[in-house]
Amino acid sequence: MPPNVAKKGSAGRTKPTQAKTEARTLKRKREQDDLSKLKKAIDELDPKSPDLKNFTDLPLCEATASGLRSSHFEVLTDVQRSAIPLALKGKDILGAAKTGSGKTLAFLVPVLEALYRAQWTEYDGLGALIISPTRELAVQIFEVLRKIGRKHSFSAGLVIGGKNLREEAERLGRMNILVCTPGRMLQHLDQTAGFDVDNLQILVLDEADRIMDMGFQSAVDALVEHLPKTRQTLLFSATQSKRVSDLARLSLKDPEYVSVHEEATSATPSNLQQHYIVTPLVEKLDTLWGFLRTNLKSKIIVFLSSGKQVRFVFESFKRMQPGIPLLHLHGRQKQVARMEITSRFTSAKYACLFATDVVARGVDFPAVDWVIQADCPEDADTYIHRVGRTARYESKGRAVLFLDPHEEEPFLKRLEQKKVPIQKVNVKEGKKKSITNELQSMCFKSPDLKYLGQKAFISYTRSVFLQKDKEVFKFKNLDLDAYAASLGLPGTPQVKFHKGEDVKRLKNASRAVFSSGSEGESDDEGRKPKKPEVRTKYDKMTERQNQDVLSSHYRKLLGDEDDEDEEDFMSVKRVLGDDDLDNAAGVSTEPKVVTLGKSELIIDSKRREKLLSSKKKLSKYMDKGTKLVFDDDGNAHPIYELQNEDDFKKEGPAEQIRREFVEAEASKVRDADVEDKEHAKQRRKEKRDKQKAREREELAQQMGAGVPQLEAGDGATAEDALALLRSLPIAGEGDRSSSDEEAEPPKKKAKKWFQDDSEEEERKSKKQKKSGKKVIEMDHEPDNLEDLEALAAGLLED
Ligand SMILES: Nc1ncnc2c1ncn2[C@@H]1O[C@H](COP(=O)(O)OP(=O)(O)OP(=O)(O)O)[C@@H](O)[C@H]1O
Repeated sequence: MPPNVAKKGSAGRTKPTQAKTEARTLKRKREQDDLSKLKKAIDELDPKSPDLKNFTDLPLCEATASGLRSSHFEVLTDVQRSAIPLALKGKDILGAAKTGSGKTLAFLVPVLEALYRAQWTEYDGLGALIISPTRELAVQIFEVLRKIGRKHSFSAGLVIGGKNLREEAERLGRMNILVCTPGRMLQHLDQTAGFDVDNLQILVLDEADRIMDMGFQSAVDALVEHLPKTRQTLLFSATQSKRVSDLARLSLKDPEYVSVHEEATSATPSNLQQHYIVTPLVEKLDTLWGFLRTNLKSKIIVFLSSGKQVRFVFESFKRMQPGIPLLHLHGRQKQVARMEITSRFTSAKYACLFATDVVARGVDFPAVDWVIQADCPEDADTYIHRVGRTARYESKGRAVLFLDPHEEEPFLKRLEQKKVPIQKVNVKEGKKKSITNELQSMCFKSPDLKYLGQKAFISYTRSVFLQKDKEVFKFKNLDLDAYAASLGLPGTPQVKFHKGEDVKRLKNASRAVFSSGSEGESDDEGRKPKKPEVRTKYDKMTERQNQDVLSSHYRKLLGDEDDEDEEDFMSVKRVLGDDDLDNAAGVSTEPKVVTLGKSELIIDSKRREKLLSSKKKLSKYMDKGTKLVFDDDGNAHPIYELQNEDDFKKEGPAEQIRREFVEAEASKVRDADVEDKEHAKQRRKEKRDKQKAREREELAQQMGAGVPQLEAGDGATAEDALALLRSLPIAGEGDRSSSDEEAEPPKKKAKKWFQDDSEEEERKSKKQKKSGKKVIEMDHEPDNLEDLEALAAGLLED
């Protein structure tokens, strides 16, 4: 018997149990010893020690160390060397380090270690919360966490929206670590029953300056309200601020400020080459096109100021086939599409991604060669984050900023203040090419593209207007006509400012709050302005899309893009209506709601109010009833009811019933057919007889008493008489024509009247007009309804 197989029987059962218990006790003791040693090592750790070079120099548990090893992370980066030891010692941290310098591990390693040291289990609930401003970044952090935390037994989840809230909620209770976006997390904290965060040990804010700024302010403040005060807090960003107000909002305790590159001469990675090109707004797309055409074997990100810009440039360039795969990404796309595009760009060797600032921060696309900022960023911090998508960790990268001549001087000043080294370059004359004609012809041929161009125009002008930095962004300097023409638009979309308070509010507010095209759109769950439940006429008008040109096809083409309009303060003029004037004049537009059956009718205009006085018109909005039949007992039934299956079977085989039914119906049709034919024959005969009788009568009148009466039934003679009659002008000119007829042989006269005598015709028509009568050519009396209708129609004709 092999030594490790226990004997059967009671002794056999106790022996392995005892052995197992002993082994478990031993294991637990070993773990406790390790834990004590680890805690001791952390207590003794000198966070400033120059000996800390590799991850192995840090007091980490075996699970984390092994996860790092298998992910090939060995040497500590500057920020990791400075921040991890302090974080292991339980300090609150404000970490600032250049883009691509490894901040993600600088907070993930302490998160895993904190929970490990607290011996966190699934029953302890949520231990760590990591907040990211964008879904893309949250997904990326989660992926890194999965990699380095694979040897731990903690459960981790991603809460970023785009999924069913209830499904997400069910799993939340079981999670130890959550990576989330602020809006969605707040939604759960507010709405998910039994989701407990009282035990939270550690809170992390990645891109903390962004999360603490206006766009997320209310969500973050409300979120922090739910969290326990006694916790460790780590804040990281490439552009960290030490704002006291922020620290107070997060209740940081004596935070350590870790700023490893503070003394550096530049705020951007040293392996990044930065250039700018002065290109007037109207030549921007030409310059961009020229750039793409000369860099086909590259991986490029092009940043634009709004989702509308992204869509227009992507769609128009795609049609022009530059020779490099094109992708586009913005916050209004559905989550699945965003993930798909992100992963395609990640794995692409050569591609150009047109994007909003939704991927400006934190996203770690591998091997990006170029970052092009086609639209000037809102500030120097955004510039730094955007260019940080290239030259990550130890790789090289290049960045080009497009500036309008008006933006050049003030924006360079901003960059200089932030220690950004940048050099001017010019586009080679030989590489310059105008694509305006192509754009014009494409917009002409495709209303969808033209519509996107109009939206892009409005969103760009609007973003310039809303920018806080008025020295850089001067709305007055925009040559709107030339800009519209450069997009290929046939005319300049008329833009209109909203009246009154709204304009002031928009002017004074941060761009992030109102812009959907910029970073603000990245996490829309919590901050999306709620649609009013009762939509007024004004709401509908401003929501209305350009119905002439935006086909459903385009919406399908964009696939999954939620094309809700933003809170436009400028818009195409035609979408604004009379109600604006009413609003301006202080007229209340509060709509009335009338209930009609199950539906509701909103009375928001005079036209609609009129509806209430017409039952017939209102019936259009009423529910259509269901037609019922009543049986002998007075019970109501629908017209068509399925027969009980048993009853149906009793009637015999289905096929036989079908055949009998078809035969019976066919025989009915045959009988009806014979009847119909007989009836039609009879009618024709009656008609003919009537006609003959009438002709005889007329002939008799014309011929007078000396003319022999044509005998009814004498076909040949009757035919001759008819031929004569038909050749006469049957115009009811009364006496005049009949007197003329007497002078000339009837046939000749008829010919002349039709063919030659135009004067006569004219005179006749004048007379008709005068008398208001019209001559209708009829070869017989109307003897049925159809003929009467034809006659009536003829009389009514001009
Ligand atoms: N110690 C390390 N050794 C090797 N590679 C590392 C190390 N730390 C991080 N990296 C790699 O460096 C890249 C950048 O890291 P990370 O995304 O954490 O940068 P970041 O500082 O957060 O940048 P950003 O400011 O843009 O968010 C990643 O691809 C990551 O895998």
